[in-house]
Amino acid sequence: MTNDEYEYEYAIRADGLRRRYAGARGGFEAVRGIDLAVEHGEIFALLGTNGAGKTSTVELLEGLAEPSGGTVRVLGRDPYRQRAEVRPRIGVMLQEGGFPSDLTVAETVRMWAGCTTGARPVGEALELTGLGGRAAVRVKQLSGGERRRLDLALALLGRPEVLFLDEPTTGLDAEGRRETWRLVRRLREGGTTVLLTTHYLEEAESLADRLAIMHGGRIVAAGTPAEVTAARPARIRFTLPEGVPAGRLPLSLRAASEDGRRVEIRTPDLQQALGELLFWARESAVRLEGLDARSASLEEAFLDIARDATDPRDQTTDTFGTEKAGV
Ligand SMILES: Nc1ncnc2c1ncn2[C@@H]1O[C@H](COP(=O)(O)OP(=O)(O)OP(=O)(O)O)[C@@H](O)[C@H]1O
Repeated sequence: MTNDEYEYEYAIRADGLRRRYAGARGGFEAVRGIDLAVEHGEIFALLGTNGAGKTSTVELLEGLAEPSGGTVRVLGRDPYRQRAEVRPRIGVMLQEGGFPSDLTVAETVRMWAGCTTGARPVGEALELTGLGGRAAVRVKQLSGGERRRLDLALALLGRPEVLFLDEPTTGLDAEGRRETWRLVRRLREGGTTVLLTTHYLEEAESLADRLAIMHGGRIVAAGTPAEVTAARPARIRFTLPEGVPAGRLPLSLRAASEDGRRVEIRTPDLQQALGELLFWARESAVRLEGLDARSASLEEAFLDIARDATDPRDQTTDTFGTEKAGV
């Protein structure tokens, strides 16, 4: 098996990827050694705190910028150096698509179709993105959400094998967001690989087969949504009756935090801890008010990461990236 064949096993593959922006004192390294392997036909979400380096990474994967270190392969090719081969096979939806706003929606799509090999019919692209009824409207008159959908229509015009979506649902209302999710799932069913960045954890949880959370230019957690949350402790909350101090709880359940009578227990084994708690409560004839037990959500996992996070600009910008993010 040659290197290219090996890398073509994955739709997208990055190894030790780095991106440094030029500037004073050696510039700023926004991407600090990222490894990614996205399978064909998978929806992969890149999450992160603001300034984590998502867009900087996606631009490298799209071939819009040259890495300062490491390698990228998209469909087995280098998207920067072999751009002519890769570009016709990928679709790119940037955070802000810039196109002439005096044209109508249909004219805009037609213009792009003219520069795209094997483009979908204009009507099909508009129907797919729910813009069928807006074909004759000038782009400048579209709402922010409709512009996002137009960006998406342009990105999928060439029936891409790999689709890059940078915050595809920012500015959409709840229904618009769900429509976009349905469309992305349909594209996956048709075999398209989708890599998206998002600020909406619900979006990643509901859409992504796998995801990676970035912070400070590194991937600090990765896996299926279930795997990423499984590594986080579950939480039990309740209020003890007056006159029952938290110190009376069994040793294994001593509260992680306690605020008067309100108690929060964090545990890696929710079933066991909850069983012990309920057994103790029955034996001690204690009523647990407002009892609430839940597994960690992706949102909690993310917030934990953000909480532990320090400002990446405060960290050393060493090229070797030896410092560890706090996760
Ligand atoms: N052209 C540039 N020159 C210098 N620094 C840059 C440049 N573009 C981005 N950065 C810095 O690189 C870091 C990562 O930015 P990037 O836009 O990739 O993050 P992001 O995760 O996409 O953020 P957001 O969620 O806010 O869009 C930030 O600290 C940003 O200020």
